[in-house]
Amino acid sequence: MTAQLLDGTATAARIKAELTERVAALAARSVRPGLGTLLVGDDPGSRWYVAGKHKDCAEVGIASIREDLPATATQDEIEAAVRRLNEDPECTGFIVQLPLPKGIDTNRVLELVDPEKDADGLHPTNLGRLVLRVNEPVTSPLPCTPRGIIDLLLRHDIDLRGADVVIVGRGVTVGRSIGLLLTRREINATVTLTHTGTEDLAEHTRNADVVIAAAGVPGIITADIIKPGAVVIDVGVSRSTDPETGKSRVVGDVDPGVREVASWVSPNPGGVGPMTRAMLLTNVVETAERLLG
Ligand SMILES: Nc1nc2c(c(=O)[nH]1)N[C@@H](CN(C=O)c1ccc(C(=O)N[C@@H](CCC(=O)O)C(=O)O)cc1)CN2
Repeated sequence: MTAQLLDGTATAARIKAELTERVAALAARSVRPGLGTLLVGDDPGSRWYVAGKHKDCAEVGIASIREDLPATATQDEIEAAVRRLNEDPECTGFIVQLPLPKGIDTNRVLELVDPEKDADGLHPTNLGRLVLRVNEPVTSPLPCTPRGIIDLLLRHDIDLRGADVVIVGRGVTVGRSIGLLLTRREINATVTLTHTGTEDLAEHTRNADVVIAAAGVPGIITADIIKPGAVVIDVGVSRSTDPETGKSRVVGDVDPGVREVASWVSPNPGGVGPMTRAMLLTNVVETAERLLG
């Protein structure tokens, strides 16, 4: 068996086309969504991600607001920038690019974000709403990577109802938060969250219909621990140098051999990353739509 690919780049392009129409409909009612970014420091990766977010905004017609601070910015200066974005009427949603420099209390910064403007969907209030509202529709921003993974699966007609899903990695942006979405009543998956304290990872993954790998350990998911026909999502982002070109490249958690046993695999790059970006835009557009009631 050779797995089919869950093409995040093509799916994200379709979502952006849909969002362009929604942004035009908002413009007709005199509302323009605006994404704010707060970038602290000069890490090349973070600069590149933020530049990508603004490029995406320009593509769909969302306004861009930037707060760029030097790596020497203090906790107070960063918190003041969050307050400016909270108060800026042009900014309908914003993100704080992570990670923040060492010595900064990240949780204190994130908790200052107005939950109604939380474009990443990771504010404690918004995660709390997901915990509390299992049966009712959730109208607050959802975490982008989990939402992107589920959208990628549903848009490829992969039925998650009743599926046994094993998540590898307990980080907040993916591992801990995706279970909150997968166990909602309209999806009804059964979720197992594994982590570095799990004694026998293979025992869990071998029985899973869907494996979501977000451990950040290159190649941790190998073909011998995957059930034939399973769906495998690769969220891991590690970097290595390509021996041929000498350039830095992304290496995922999923070993290439998995494609010989799985039914569907998300490539990495080109799978979950572009979907995360598309869901950020979706959160910003939805927040602006909510402003209209
Ligand atoms: N506030 C946030 N900070 C960070 C997040 C986040 O969601 N919110 N996630 C990551 C970085 N990130 C977005 O900020 C991000 C990472 C990767 C991609 C992506 O599309 N990657 C490409 C590959 C790119 C490459 O080759 O280097 C892909 O998967 O195809 C998008 C967004 C940490 N910080």
